[in-house]
Amino acid sequence: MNQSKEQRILNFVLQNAVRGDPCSVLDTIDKYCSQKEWAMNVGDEKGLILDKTLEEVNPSVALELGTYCGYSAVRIARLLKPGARLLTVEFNPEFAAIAKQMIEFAGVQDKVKLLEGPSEEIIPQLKKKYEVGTLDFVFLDHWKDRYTPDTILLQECNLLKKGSVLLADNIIVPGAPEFINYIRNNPRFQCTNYPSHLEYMKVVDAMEKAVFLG
Ligand SMILES: Nc1ncnc2c1ncn2[C@@H]1O[C@H](/C=C/CNC(=O)c2cc([N+](=O)[O-])cc(O)c2O)[C@@H](O)[C@H]1O
Ligand SMILES: [Mg+2]
Repeated sequence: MNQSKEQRILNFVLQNAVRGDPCSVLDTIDKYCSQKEWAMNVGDEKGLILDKTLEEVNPSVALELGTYCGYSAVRIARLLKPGARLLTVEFNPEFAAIAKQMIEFAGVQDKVKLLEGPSEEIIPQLKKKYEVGTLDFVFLDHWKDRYTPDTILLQECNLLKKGSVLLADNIIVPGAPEFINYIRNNPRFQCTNYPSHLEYMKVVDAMEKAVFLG
């Protein structure tokens, strides 16, 4: 049975990147996905916006929704201060298995906890089962129609505090219109838009930052 694209990406990393070096893992994925097979990693251009936001927030506890192959989990984890942790949620078992290997190869496994299951089930478990108090940073990059319900769920579960930062990928492509409508019209969030381009393409995309005002 032939391999999946995600398995091919992982194999290319295992054969070409430097074990324990997160930057080489990111560069290798970007090389493969720009030259061989496109894949929905946040990529190097929007990745810089993610980096800058993380450096601003310097989170102790970060959450990612939609691990996929683990590119942004590695990208986030490489910037976390000692003792800080990333919880990343993925409900596709094949992608979760690939991401786990990607995270371990990059050497960031001590900072990352991969939670397998749907975000709508995992989010309500974060406080009790995963000992989360509140979240300093949330990266939304899963199905775009889940951005709004999961943002509401995060508030209902008291996981956001004054200053918590949400960063959402793909505001233009594939687009998250109902999320933009929700978050920009919600007085409890201060929003900033960051124009960019779709990963590995000349297509316009954007990220949206939303700071929870408490
Ligand atoms: N509720 C949930 N709980 C847990 N995991 C979940 C989930 N919903 C989706 N996922 C996982 O998150 C990833 C989906 C990403 C959707 N991105 C996209 O569809 C996407 C598409 C393009 N594009 O088409 O150009 C570009 C991009 O940057 C994109 O992120 C997949 O790994 C999927 O299994
Ligand atoms: Mg995305």
